[in-house]
Amino acid sequence: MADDDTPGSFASPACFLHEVDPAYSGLPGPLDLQAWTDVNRWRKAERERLIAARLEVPAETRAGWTEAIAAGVLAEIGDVEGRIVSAYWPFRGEPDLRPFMEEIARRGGRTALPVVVEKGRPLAFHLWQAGEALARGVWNIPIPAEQRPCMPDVVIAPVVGFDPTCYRLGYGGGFFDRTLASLPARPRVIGVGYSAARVPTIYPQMHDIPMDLIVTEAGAVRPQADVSTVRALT
Ligand SMILES: Nc1nc2c(c(=O)[nH]1)N(C=O)[C@@H](CNc1ccc(C(=O)N[C@@H](CCC(=O)O)C(=O)O)cc1)CN2
Ligand SMILES: Nc1ncnc2c1ncn2[C@@H]1O[C@H](COP(=O)(O)OP(=O)(O)OP(=O)(O)O)[C@@H](O)[C@H]1O
Repeated sequence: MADDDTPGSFASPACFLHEVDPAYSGLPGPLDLQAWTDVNRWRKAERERLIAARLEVPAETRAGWTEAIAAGVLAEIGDVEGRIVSAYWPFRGEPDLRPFMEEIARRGGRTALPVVVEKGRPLAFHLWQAGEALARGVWNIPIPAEQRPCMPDVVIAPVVGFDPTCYRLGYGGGFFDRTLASLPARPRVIGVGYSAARVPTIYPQMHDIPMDLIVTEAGAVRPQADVSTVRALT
């Protein structure tokens, strides 16, 4: 076959993905890839900074903030009779909401803990209340010993960082984003953290799902209306 007979491209390429807008395919394109690498690097450094900063705050100070956070969340969720609220087993200086879980049970609600089933997979939620047995899960995170899967009405997600549009920075496993994307019905999702965890933006990506609100010791943060929306309304 002569050289000039060689087609420049195939009439029917095996894969059209290179012609599709990267945003449509859900995959990062070449330009996005660089941006995503930069965002990941920034997120990693920011996580370390924010976790170190909160661990430097004396435990008693954090405990005081936590009481305010628990009261704020209780006020937000209102009547919990017959509802399931998922919280978490605290680590790395997160607000300790275990007393809050007891309060939910006193008010007639049920409580649950998130369970890492496997890295890269959505979380499961299992019923658990104070006094019940725990087992060691992935990364040694305590999980309910007895498996009682449930679908929470309210999910409390601890934040490492958050921004004014209620996007959450976590520990980098992508667990809450994956979980919220996979649930058949979206629960109410409340981020909790200290106000010092606020950053101007977490550089939200396609996979990031914002919280419905974030409760800190200084009050609740709701997603601010986009500036263009405000302009359109005025
Ligand atoms: N208290 C609490 N429980 C929780 C969460 C949480 O944020 N807080 N989670 C919310 O999602 C899930 C656990 N998420 C986690 C995500 C990453 C790591 C972690 O240690 N990551 C390693 C890196 C691991 C890797 O790269 O493979 C690290 O940070 O060093 C731990 C927990 C479920 N339980
Ligand atoms: N719905 C999803 N499907 C596939 N991958 C996802 C999804 N959500 C997140 N990820 C991936 O998970 C990784 C970590 O995401 P991200 O930086 O948002 O974690 P995080 O929210 O801080 O972590 P966590 O929720 O575990 O505390 C990213 O590589 C991201 O692409």
